[in-house]
Amino acid sequence: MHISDNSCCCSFDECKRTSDWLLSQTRYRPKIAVVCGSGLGLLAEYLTSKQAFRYEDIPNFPVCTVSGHEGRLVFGKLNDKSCVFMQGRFHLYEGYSLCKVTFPVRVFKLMGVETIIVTNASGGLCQDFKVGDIMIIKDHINLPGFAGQHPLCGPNDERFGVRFPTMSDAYSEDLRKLALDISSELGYSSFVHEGVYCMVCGPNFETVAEARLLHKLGSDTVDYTDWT
Ligand SMILES: O=P(O)(O)O[C@@H]1C[C@H](O)[C@@H](CO)O1
Ligand code: HPA
Repeated sequence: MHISDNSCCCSFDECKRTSDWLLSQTRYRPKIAVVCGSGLGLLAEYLTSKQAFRYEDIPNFPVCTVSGHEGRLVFGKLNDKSCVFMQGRFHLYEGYSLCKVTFPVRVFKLMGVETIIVTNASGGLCQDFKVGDIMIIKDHINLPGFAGQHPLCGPNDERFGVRFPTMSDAYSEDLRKLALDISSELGYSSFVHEGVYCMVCGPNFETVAEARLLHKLGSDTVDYTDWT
């Protein structure tokens, strides 16, 4: 079968249009992006000299439909480093295609971002975790990906990356170590862990049997997101 439909909403040209628009509107050239999960938008308040854009004002950008996701892209400085924060993300269960869900990540790449920090409010599966604990993701299980729901399905544009990306080191070992070292210095080790994150589609929370299964498969947390 020859797939000729290349009209994906996150084609290189579409992403470039959004990236060029943002670069024309801000003097910031961030190398670091932070995606704020549910209820975590306040993280962006740590930025100084902020410049914010509402998602609905950014060409091609999806809009947030879930509470706890404000829907703003905030540029600014953190310890003198230019950063961009997403105050709100997009989920498959909102009805967005995975192409749209991951659209901001492609835009960030075209803007020059090199490091992305994703945060989310996920469900704990590991018996040792307590509500409110923090888990640093060391690896993930992309469950919908096993069933063909994968953001990299479709024609591959090498300008974004290779057709068959390696995933054995998806989460930077250096950054994970840094996060754990700083947690230890701050005396936070009792509630900061490392673990495996499992993506599911949502929007229902898992049944008890599903949660048990995901834990047996090796997941420590479960959530509906971290495609972004
Ligand atoms: O965006 P995140 O992953 O933080 O949001 C999670 C998933 C659902 O949107 C919501 C459910 O509580 O939190
Ligand atoms: N399951 C999936 N996603 C979630 C959960 C959960 O228990 N809690 C927050 N996001």
